[in-house]
Amino acid sequence: MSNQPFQVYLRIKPLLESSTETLIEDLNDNKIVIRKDGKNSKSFVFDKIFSGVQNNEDIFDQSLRHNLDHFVEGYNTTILAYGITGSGKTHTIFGNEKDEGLSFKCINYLVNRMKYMSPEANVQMEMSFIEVYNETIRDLMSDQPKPLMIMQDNQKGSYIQGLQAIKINSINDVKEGINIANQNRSLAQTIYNVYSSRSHALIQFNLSYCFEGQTITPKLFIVDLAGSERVYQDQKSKNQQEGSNINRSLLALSNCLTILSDKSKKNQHIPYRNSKLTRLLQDSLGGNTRTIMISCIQQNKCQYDEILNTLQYSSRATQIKKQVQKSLHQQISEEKILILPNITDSEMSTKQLYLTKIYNDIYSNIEEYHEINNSLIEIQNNILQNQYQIEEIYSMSLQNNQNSINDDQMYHNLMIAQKQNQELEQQLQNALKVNLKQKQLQKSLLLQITEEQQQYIDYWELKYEESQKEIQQLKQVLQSKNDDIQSKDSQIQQQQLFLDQIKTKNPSLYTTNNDSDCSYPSSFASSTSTSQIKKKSSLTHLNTQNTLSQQSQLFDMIDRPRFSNLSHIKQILASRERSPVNSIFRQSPIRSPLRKKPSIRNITSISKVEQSEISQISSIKKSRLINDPQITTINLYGSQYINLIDKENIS
Ligand SMILES: Nc1ncnc2c1ncn2[C@@H]1O[C@H](COP(=O)(O)OP(=O)(O)OP(=O)(O)O)[C@@H](O)[C@H]1O
Repeated sequence: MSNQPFQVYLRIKPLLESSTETLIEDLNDNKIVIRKDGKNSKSFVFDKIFSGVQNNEDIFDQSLRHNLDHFVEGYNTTILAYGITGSGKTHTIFGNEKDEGLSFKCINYLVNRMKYMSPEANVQMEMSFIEVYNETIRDLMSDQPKPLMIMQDNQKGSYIQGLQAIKINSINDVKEGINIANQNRSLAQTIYNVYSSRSHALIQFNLSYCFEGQTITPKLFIVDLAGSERVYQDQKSKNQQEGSNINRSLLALSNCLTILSDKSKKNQHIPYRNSKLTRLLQDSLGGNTRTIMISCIQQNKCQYDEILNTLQYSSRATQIKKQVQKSLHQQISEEKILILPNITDSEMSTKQLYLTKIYNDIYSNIEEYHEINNSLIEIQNNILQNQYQIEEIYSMSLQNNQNSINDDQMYHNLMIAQKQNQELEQQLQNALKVNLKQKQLQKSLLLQITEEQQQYIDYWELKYEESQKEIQQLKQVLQSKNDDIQSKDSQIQQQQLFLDQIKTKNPSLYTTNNDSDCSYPSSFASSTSTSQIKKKSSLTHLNTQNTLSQQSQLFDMIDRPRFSNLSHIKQILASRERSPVNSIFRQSPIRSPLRKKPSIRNITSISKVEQSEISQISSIKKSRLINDPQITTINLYGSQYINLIDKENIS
């Protein structure tokens, strides 16, 4: 027992003549193998296969009963009988005196279920019966079967305008309704020369009840389809396929089934609107409906090709996958409410969905518009035909002027034809009104979409402006940084120049010409902080007896970024060998330039040469240097080293 939303069952008609040969090679509960002489065996799998021995009761029990329980819970349900002429579709749906058909069994079951529902549920069930023939929908419950149109409504969804429905309280109401429909069907057949194998019969049951504050409104369609062999015939002859309306519906149905069942065509448009039948069954095939397809086949070898076609189509339908939800009355209105908040990135996907929905709405409206136009042409043709009929009757009545009985009959026919003409004209007027409404709706939808797109454009324009501003600001920052770099470069050049000048004037103050530290005065060498550099350089300059203005100028220059950037100095000197002196005195890892010239910086030379220099330092500096210098010496590798440590900077 399958519980899938799309179930396909196979019913095999028993061989009624014992002389005929069966094409079934193998058969079990859900697999059938058929074979024709000279051809390979072909096997097909279905949800369940009913062989010739099982009757309608068995089929109802095993394929429909559980689905009807779902229907009562609120799921739209459609039962389709599919197959070639004479395969047993009508027998399955309507049955006979000995074997009651599935439609009666379903209603019987539902009516019994209704009895057990509480009065508060306010259960109501209605039944309609329509026929689709040659792309015309006729209401078989009406005394005067006339063409009807499918309309679209925001609240109701798609519906058949002017379709009559009878209330059902008992199974007798159903039997009576179906009798009326069958009588009207046979009347229509005589008038329009329809054969059952070329028309589709659809019974629609609308159930409605209240449950937990919600109105549940599921629909049940029971469909006896026209003989499917027409499809294959039409497919064989392309001219016929395009031009003929004999069974455009079935061709459209098989096209829809093909797309729905093909995973690779998942996003492809499904042409439900290509026929009245597929439009009516749109929800049953791909939409929010549980669908039970009962494919009927004969088993005569002589019908191999047609049976094979039915099996292929039906087994393809087993591939249809869909999800269904309960049919609540509020669902339609909820779907319509789509608010447009301000656009943000995270909401883009919602926007895309909304746009897709609008496009789909427009698409379906355009299709509907064409459909209404086709209906208009159809009605106009009917009016014309009636006009001819009236003229014909009138000319005949003139010819048979003498015959009063004929006259009366002719007059009567004339009146009927005129009345029909008037009704058709009325329908034409209505259709024109609907057409106009559709046009207006399309226009408003197009305006809506333009508005939506404008919002997107505005949003991105705003974003663009903001980005432009940001770029501008960044450019300005970049420019100022470049200017800064340029000014610092020029300062460095000036410093370099100035230091070169000093170096040229006082070469003795610099440790060595080969050392890359030559640009620094010797007393800088073991200092790492800017202030140390500053102070020691001042000492050096005092030693060279420069003027005070020159000293201050030098202070200014040395205080410039090149020297203030400690990491820059470290970077230049990092690769150098770590001075043992510095290691010991825990100073910066700068190799002391003194090492290169131990003779200049040994303790003896300090006492002799530098002592006199120190004596020339201004009184403040002097006191600081004399009273509070820390002069430390160390003997390493046979040389005396001196290191001047300024306490202020060490702390
Ligand atoms: N399972 C069955 N057991 C016995 N008789 C059957 C069975 N199926 C069909 N028949 C008989 O076969 C004949 C043709 O069946 P039916 O009218 O149901 O075919 P159909 O597919 O509806 O054809 P059409 O498309 O012309 O309406 C009928 O006389 C019917 O009683």
